[in-house]
Amino acid sequence: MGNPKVFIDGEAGTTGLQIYTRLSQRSDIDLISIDPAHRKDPAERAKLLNAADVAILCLPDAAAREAVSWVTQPSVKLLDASTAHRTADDWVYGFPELTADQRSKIASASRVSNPGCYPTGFIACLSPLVSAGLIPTDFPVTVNAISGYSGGGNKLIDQYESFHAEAAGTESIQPYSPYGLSFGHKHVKEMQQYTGLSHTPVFVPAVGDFKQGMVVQIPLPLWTLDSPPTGQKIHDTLAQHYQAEPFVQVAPYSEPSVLRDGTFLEAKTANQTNQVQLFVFANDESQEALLIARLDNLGKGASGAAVQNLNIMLGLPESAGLETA
Ligand SMILES: NC(=O)C1=CN([C@@H]2O[C@H](COP(=O)(O)OP(=O)(O)OC[C@H]3O[C@@H](n4cnc5c(N)ncnc54)[C@H](OP(=O)(O)O)[C@@H]3O)[C@@H](O)[C@H]2O)C=CC1
Ligand SMILES: CC(=O)N[C@@H](CCC(=O)OP(=O)(O)O)C(=O)O
Repeated sequence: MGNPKVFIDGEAGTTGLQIYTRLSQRSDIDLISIDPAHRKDPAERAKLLNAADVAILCLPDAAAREAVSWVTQPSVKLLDASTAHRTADDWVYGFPELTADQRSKIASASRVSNPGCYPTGFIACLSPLVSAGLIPTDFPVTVNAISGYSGGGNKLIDQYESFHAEAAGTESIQPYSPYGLSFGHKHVKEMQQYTGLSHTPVFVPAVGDFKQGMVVQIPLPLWTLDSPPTGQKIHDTLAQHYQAEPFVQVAPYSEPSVLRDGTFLEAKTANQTNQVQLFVFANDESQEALLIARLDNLGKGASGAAVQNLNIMLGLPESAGLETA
């Protein structure tokens, strides 16, 4: 038996290209590539989708749905990086660290959805705490986050790069811009579903004037609870849950040395890795806490997670092609 064949539909996009780069260096996978002149040709894409062992969809949602409808070969497994199937019942959510049996569900699935970048940080922080009963399911959760502009794909990258060209030598670049201000961002359903919350969180994303990197912050007003957990308890619950996980790190509790100058939590420190780094800061006297996840939106937030899921789906070593910390 030869190597498994993998086709990336959307190979020229931001996520597709990063997956391609990671996989092209591997000798245990054969990549099937589309002729760039035909990259949007339905017949050519359908042919390659059905010729793969696993096809990875790195497309806008509508194009991903269409691609799925073209797969007629039952042996083809699909891994979708878009939002299209993340909350669908007949797809398995590709966050292996979610629960003890999620990895084996991914391994045996023929349809796997790759998590969103912001939801990866959010779910990593909150899901174990809700499962352990430390945060009640009806807690009114808010989440503030900032992403590098590559989170918006090629269009936002081009937009920021033209801002940079126009603004050269002036002060006119906007460093921090909240968006999604009409609510109902495409990620909130996914955030709710995989944490078990009874309501969607209030999600305030922002884009920053840096290409890559992401920080997801969840403030917890613990004084609203009858028996608030201590910061240490929150930390230890997360540390225990992720103890054996190579791609989720829980930083030491309220540790200033993880901050620049003991003060600033930087957004880009996890870049070029498949790591999501979790931080717990708390004050037991005032009964408030802050959970923070830091990740590379294009790493564990997209292409790194896709390679990790692909490895699991193909029965290859999970860390193949990925650096562990
Ligand atoms: N960027 C990020 O941080 C993350 C992105 N994702 C998800 O990954 C998916 C891809 O996003 P991203 O890589 O950022 O976006 P990009 O816009 O950078 O890439 C999308 C690619 O798909 C191509 N494409 C669009 N429509 C079709 C079509 N009908 N047939 C074939 N190719 C098509 C685009 O070509 P063209 O540009 O010519 O239209 C482009 O090359 C999205 O669903 C996004 O939600 C997931 C996690 C994080
Ligand atoms: C900065 C920016 O625009 N970010 C995108 C999120 C990235 C993305 O496309 O979402 P997935 O991670 O689910 O694929 C947004 O808010 O729509």
